[in-house]
Amino acid sequence: MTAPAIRTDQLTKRYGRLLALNGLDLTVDAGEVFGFLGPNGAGKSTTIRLLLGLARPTAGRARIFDVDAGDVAAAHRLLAYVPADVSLWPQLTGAELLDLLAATGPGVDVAYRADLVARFDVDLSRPARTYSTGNRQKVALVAAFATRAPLLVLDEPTSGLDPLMELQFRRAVAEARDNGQTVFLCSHQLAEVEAVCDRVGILRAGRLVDVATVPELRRLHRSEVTARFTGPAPDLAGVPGVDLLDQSDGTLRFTLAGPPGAALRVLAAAEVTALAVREPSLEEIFLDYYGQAAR
Ligand SMILES: Nc1ncnc2c1ncn2[C@@H]1O[C@H](COP(=O)(O)OP(=O)(O)OP(=O)(O)O)[C@@H](O)[C@H]1O
Repeated sequence: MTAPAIRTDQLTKRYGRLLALNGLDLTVDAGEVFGFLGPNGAGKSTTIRLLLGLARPTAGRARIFDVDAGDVAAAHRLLAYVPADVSLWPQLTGAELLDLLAATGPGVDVAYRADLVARFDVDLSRPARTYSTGNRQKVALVAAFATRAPLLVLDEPTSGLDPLMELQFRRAVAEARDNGQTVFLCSHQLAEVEAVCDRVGILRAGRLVDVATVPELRRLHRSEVTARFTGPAPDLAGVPGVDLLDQSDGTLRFTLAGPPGAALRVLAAAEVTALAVREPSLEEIFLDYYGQAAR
């Protein structure tokens, strides 16, 4: 069996009195696209720094395909990384940068890289000092996706990209997955995570609060139900999991958490003419978690 792309055991990082990461147990399987989410200060960057060997754990350990993350020379042969804030050598042109990054990384597919340069519309002739934030990000993305590194670690990689480039990003992630590469994606762009990730992990205050597929997360959270009816309104007061949003002439809107049986029995007893159930978006699920954090 292939080793997991990432495995952390009780990974912990303290900064003085602050517990930035608290006993993280996380497994990312080889070949999956994993979204790593959480509000500001949750510990995402700290986790990435530990995975990259840029910081040492206070306790616990992190492994990249069974290589200790602290063994930087070995681990970095297995991964490519795109930071949230891309810095490039200002005097080098795009073409020189891609060659330099290719020489330091785990090997590059040059034909695929040329394809990515065209798709991400990178002007290779200009020096990096003239690049905008989005252009710097595009160079770093092209360099990472063009590698055959089994693991791609992407920290907020699309914050500076316009919607067309965002689509190119999603396509490149899908191609990486088709190639058998693993993608660890840290992002606040929840629609992006929803579109590309197989599973997501949610971090809050240094602790992992959930790991699930997006459909699983949806099932655990509130759906919004709209029922149209004739005759007397169905009486949902006191039905477990139901929160009434509003009720007007012939229409009832409520949210539903947990098993729907009890609510459906009440609706079945009324003259319901139409029923629509909307599952929550990842964004709504998140606001639920963030809301709980604030309470
Ligand atoms: N070098 C450091 N020294 C002291 N505290 C730190 C250091 N780095 C991070 N922290 C603290 O650790 C906690 C976790 O920070 P981290 O940067 O990992 O969060 P994050 O989830 O990446 O947040 P964001 O979404 O804002 O990037 C925060 O409270 C932060 O202030």
